[in-house]
Amino acid sequence: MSHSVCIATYRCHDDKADFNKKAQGIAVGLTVGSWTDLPEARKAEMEKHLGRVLSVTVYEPENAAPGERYADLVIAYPDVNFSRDLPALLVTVFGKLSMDGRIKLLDLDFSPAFVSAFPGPKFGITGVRELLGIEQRPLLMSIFKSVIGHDLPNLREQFYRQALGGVDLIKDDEILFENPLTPLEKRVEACMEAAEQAQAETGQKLLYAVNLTGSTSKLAANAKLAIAAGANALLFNVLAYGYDVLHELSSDPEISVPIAAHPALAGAFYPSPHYGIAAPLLLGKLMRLAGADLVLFPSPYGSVVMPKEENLAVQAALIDPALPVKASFPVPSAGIHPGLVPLILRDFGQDVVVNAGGGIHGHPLGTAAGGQAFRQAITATLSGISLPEAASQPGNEALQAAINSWGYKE
Ligand SMILES: CSCCC(=O)C(=O)COP(=O)(O)O
Repeated sequence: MSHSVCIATYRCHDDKADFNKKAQGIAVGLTVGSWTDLPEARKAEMEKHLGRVLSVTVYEPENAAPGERYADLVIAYPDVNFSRDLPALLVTVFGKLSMDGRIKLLDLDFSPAFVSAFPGPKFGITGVRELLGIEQRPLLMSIFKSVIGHDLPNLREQFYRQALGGVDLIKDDEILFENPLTPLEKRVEACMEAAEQAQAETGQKLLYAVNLTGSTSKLAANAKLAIAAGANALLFNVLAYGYDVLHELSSDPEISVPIAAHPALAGAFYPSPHYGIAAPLLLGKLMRLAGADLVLFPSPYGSVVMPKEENLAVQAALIDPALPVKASFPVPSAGIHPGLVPLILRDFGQDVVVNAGGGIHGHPLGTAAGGQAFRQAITATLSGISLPEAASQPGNEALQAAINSWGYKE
């Protein structure tokens, strides 16, 4: 094919459809509108805009039960049809189509020309590691819990307790918005003060991802206010605002801190086999292209479960060397406790952020012990020691208490 194109892969479920015809209809309908009726001279002019069906693979088991028949359709869209931004690409390939029957967008392959418009994550895995001064081990992030209705001294104390546990990052709860009790700049000041106090005791650096909220037109200004107040990371609810907003923020040279993407709303897009956008694209490739340095997603182990195969595909998209931007840190989350650390490290390796809220604050010996239990579990797993064996060693009482509470899996 001579023109530069982006390629979309769809899964289409239909008990009776002629999938080749369906694919042809999409390729033409989402590009030039109609083709066979065009006069030859017009066809020559429009050819460079025409979508092309690259393949149609039909899955039609014998005696297929109703609902089982589907096909994967691969269609190329000429770059000349859309501007180099994600809203234009997404509306082209899955705008109206997302509402047209049982069809799910599985993947997008971007042309080099399209990708060249995206600097990607400013920090990525290597940059976040450099900021923290941690070369190899998995990172540990703690989530503020119970934040609404709390004042600054209370939040500061919660922060301090989390930091004392030896966590590398602390993130706001995604439901903490601008409010009179803990306004953005004051919150950052209070928490960074607590971070310094804890660092004096633990010797450990720490990133605080403060939730960047407000109307879209004020986000960049709010981010800069937070940074001026001392924020060294941001949390962002990407899907509520759109990928392009993340792209704008991450490519702003004055927003010089890592951005952690929260997956809030993702469940409205990926879980159905029939509709929406597949998780590896939604939470992997698109988040990374738009510039997320860290991406949270539901793990296969905890309370909000995403199947393991899908989870590992999200991770693969976040680190795939074929995409010429920095790799984003995978952050499998939700319902994580210290007893799950061996599974997380086995499945994700060392370039992972172990992330917990309830698994830290709910520790029977308190929040600081929650962080310590995770660190002890990480150290043990990296040394090839089982959690029960590590927990029985002197100094690892926090891990022992965590295992007594939540159990462990290996
Ligand atoms: C569904 S991924 C986002 C995880 C998250 O933000 C969170 O608050 C998880 O908290 P938990 O107490 O389950 O660790």
